[in-house]
Order: sequence, then structure tokens, then C-alpha cells
Amino acid sequence: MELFKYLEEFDYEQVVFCQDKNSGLKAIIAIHDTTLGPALGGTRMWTYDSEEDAVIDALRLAKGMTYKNAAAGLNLGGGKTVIIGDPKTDKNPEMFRAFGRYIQGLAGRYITAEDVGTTVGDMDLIYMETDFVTGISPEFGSSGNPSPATAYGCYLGMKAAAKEAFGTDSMEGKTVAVQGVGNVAYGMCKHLHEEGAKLIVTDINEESVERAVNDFGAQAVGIDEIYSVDCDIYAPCALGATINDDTIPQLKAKVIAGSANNQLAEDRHGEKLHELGIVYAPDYVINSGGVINVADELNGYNKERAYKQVETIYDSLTKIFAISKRDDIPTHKAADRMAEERIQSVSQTRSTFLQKEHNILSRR
Ligand SMILES: NC(=O)C1=CN([C@@H]2O[C@H](COP(=O)(O)OP(=O)(O)OC[C@H]3O[C@@H](n4cnc5c(N)ncnc54)[C@H](O)[C@@H]3O)[C@@H](O)[C@H]2O)C=CC1
Ligand SMILES: CC(C)CC(=O)C(=O)O
Repeated sequence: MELFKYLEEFDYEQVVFCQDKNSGLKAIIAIHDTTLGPALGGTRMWTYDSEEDAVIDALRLAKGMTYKNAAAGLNLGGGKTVIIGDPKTDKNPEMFRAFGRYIQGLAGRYITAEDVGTTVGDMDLIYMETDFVTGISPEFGSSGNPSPATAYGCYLGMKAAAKEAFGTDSMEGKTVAVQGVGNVAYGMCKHLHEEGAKLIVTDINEESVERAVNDFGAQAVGIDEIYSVDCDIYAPCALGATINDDTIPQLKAKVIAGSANNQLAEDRHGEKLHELGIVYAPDYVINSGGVINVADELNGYNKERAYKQVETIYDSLTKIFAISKRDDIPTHKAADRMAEERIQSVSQTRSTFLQKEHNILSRR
């Protein structure tokens, strides 16, 4: 790939390649934009088919974090890390400590957290080497695993989208097809089950499927069947790009609302959903509960305050749906506009030099 051409096209600030032979660390830290503040975004560990795929994933996820943090009203920029490797077999403590030292080297320009393939334990190892990590064990005054907050935000966001599509935000009797019942989706399914929703689930991991079947009476379907099942809402909660040319024609759902990052394979797929009248809850808005929760650590973590802010996801989505309707634009475009306007207006406020910015994890 022509890396610099790509960085220039989407206006990335910095990419850091981290290599540690001793531990086998191969990581890419992508920092997209720090206009609003230090870049905050999780660390994903995944087996990629090629190094290029890993770089592209880090870059796309980092840009998503810029928009997510801006739309959530956080004074944080966007960044993300991917570690190349199998989280089940390739991890060792030295790898996360080595990675922590690379983060420390960035002196606060990037703050990390958990994502797919990493755990609170991994964050604790990073914390041995740097303060610029959130979602470490609560014993350190931190917020711990971000997934319950993300799950709560997705549940509320799904309700806002249901209100738009069906005129009521009640989940009672609604059928939700969930792709990937991992950390976030399990918590989201719990909220939905408690409100009387019917669940259809799939996952490449059989144990995760069994857990949802046993705990919530979910119906299990095959990996490729999830797109075409009879349902009201499709909730993509695994990896990205599942809304594409192949899947859109199969969908029976009137709403798409789930936790996965980068759900649209391309922008034009968001336009297609708009044309078809499918209410799409933009991914980075509905799944911002986790980052809102970990970002609260910058002020000294307070769960009540953080969850109150997570609840604003319902109103943000309602606003986005209204803009989409008013201006006849797809919801993902309405969300982008909201995020870009905020970055633009704060950048004007920040044009005045200040010797030292305040609140950076020291009060955790
Ligand atoms: N954990 C968090 O707080 C946040 C997570 N997200 C995003 O939400 C999504 C889920 O995150 P987590 O629940 O933390 O991850 P997870 O790894 O716990 O869950 C993902 C699940 O998807 C399954 N899966 C993977 N590929 C699949 C496929 N092709 N078909 C069906 N299932 C498949 C996995 O087996 C796993 O059970 C990810 O895209 C993540 O980036 C976004 C914001 C915050
Ligand atoms: C997991 C979150 C705390 C941050 C993040 O990377 C995300 O929201 O995608």
C-alpha cells in the first residue's frame, strides 16, 4: 500500500510500528487526530491475513475513534492499536510490558484501553510501564472492563433506533438478531432479555452461543444465516464490514443497531440503507459507552457520573435521526457532520497557546 498517500488522504497524524523480538510484539499504533485532546482508543489483538490488513484495520479504527470521541462530547482525539497475533496462544506478559513502554514513549499523545482480544489483565501489565492506560483493575481506582458500559449504551441506542423505526422504544416482543455474543453483546442481550425481547444469536465460538441459549433462551443459527433471519433488529456485535453488497439484500430487519466498529463496508452502504428506509444507528455513536466510561478516569472515576453520560447516547441518536430526516441524508453522514462540527469549533477555542493542558489521568 502507499502508506503516506493514505495518511494524507484521510489526514492521519502519526503511525508507530512497535517491534520487540524478545516477546514477539508486533504492534501498530495509529493516531488519527488530536485536535480535541490526547488520542484515546483500545488495543485489539487479532490474527490478520497480512501486515497490510493489520495496518488498514489500525488506521480505520483510529479514525473511527476521532469521530466517536468527538460525537460523545469528549475532549479526546482518536487513536487505536492493533497487535498482530492470536490472543489465545501468542500472549505473554513481556509483550504487554514492551508495548506499555512504547505508549510511554508517546508521552500522553495516546492513551489505550481494552478491545477485542485484550483483557483488563493485559491493561494491568501495560500499567506497569505507563500511566497512559485506562480500564485497568478497579483496585487501582480505574473503571475496569469497559464492555458493560458499552453494552448499556448499545441497549439504549437500540431503543432510540426502535423508536424511530417502530414509533415505540419498547423491546418487549421485538426480535433481535445478534451477530457475535462476546463481552459486549452478552451484556446487551441481558438488558434486552429482561425487557422481553426475543433473541436470535450466532457466534464462531460455540460456548458463547450456548451461554446465550441457556441464559436468555436465545435461538441459535448458523454464521451465515444471521443476515436473513426474520427479525426486527439486526445487531452486528462481532467485527466490522458486515453491512455490504452481499448482506444488505438479505436483511429483513428495519433497524441496524449493534456494537461492532466500522460496520459499513463502504460509505455507499450507508446510503443504500437510507434508500431502503432501514434505520441505521451509526456504529461509533451507539458503541461509545465504553470509551465514555474509561474517559471518566481522566476526572477521577465516578461510575454514576460516567453512566449518566452513557445515557446521552439515546438523545444523540435521536438528534442524528432527526438531522437525517430533515436533510434527507444517511444517518452515518449526519453523525459525521455532528462530530466534524464539534472538532472544528473546539479547534478555534484551542488556537490560544496554553502552557500545560489539565486533567490527564493523574487524578485516577
Ligand atoms: N468492548 C467494548 O467495550 C467495545 C467493543 N466495541 C466493538 O464491539 C465488537 C465486539 O466487542 P467485544 O464484545 O468486546 O469483543 P469479543 O471478542 O468479546 O466479542 C466478539 C464476538 O464475536 C465473535 N465473532 C468473531 N467473528 C465472528 C463472525 N464472523 N461471526 C460471528 N461471530 C463472530 C467472537 O467469537 C466473539 O464471541 C467489536 O467490533 C469491538 O471493536 C466497540 C466499542 C467498545
Ligand atoms: C474499548 C473502548 C474503551 C475504546 C475503543 O477502542 C472503542 O470504543 O472502540
